[in-house]
Amino acid sequence: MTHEILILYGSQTGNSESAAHEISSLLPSKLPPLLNDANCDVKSTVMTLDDFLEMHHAPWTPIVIIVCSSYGVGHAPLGARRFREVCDAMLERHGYDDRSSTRFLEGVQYFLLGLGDSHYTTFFRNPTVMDEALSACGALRRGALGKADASGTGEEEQAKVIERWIDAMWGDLAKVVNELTTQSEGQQRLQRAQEETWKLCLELFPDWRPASTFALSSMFVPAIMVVLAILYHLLVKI
Ligand SMILES: Cc1cc2nc3c(=O)[nH]c(=O)nc-3n(C[C@H](O)[C@H](O)[C@H](O)COP(=O)(O)O)c2cc1C
Repeated sequence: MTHEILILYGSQTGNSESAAHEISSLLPSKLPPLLNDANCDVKSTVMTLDDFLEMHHAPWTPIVIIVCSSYGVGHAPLGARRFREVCDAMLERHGYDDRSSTRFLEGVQYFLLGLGDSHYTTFFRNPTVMDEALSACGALRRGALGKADASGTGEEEQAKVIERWIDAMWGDLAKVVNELTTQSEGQQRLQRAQEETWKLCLELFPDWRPASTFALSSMFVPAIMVVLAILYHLLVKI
């Protein structure tokens, strides 16, 4: 069995991005020895949070690792702006509402490593909003919320906090992967999570298209070209 794990990041100056790639490069050596099933294979894909939303066909996975900083005045950094808009909308509509219909992200489990700088009054605002929005909609955070402060010193230096968080994550991640192998209803829940998120994207972003439309439109141009080529061929023969 192969487990796909998405590693998603938003990063203005590259710190979160390099942490995301580090997690991905360590994954094949760190995770398999901790899994119950020796034949279990793990694969990861790294992309920005916005690419995940905008590459509508990106496959959803039950485990997501998110690494993201704060930028501007508690805003999202590059690669996470649309994702943050989706999070704001989730909180506005579903925050603190416990009805099961609003918990459409049930079945999604996430790890979150946030980066920020405590010199800012809006310290850690963006990762906090993401964490609150995802859990308000039913996603389950696993492991500790990573809080890597660019102004941290000594043992709290940002790079050290990032390394410690990554080191501590493998055990929790293995636990989640081991649990998943015994669950079967996961696929249905993931599909619902994806569909409801797409509905939100359609409302929020006028240029956004769901996967089927995207696939159709991307097939439309080549199909027209093939028809034109056949017509041209026929006309030349006449
Ligand atoms: C212009 C600017 C604005 C920032 N705004 C915030 C902020 O509002 N809150 C916060 O916690 N950190 C803020 N930071 C700090 C960054 O989040 C921190 O430097 C982080 O390590 C950057 O990670 P990245 O390279 O992945 O974007 C800001 C940094 C800069 C340069």
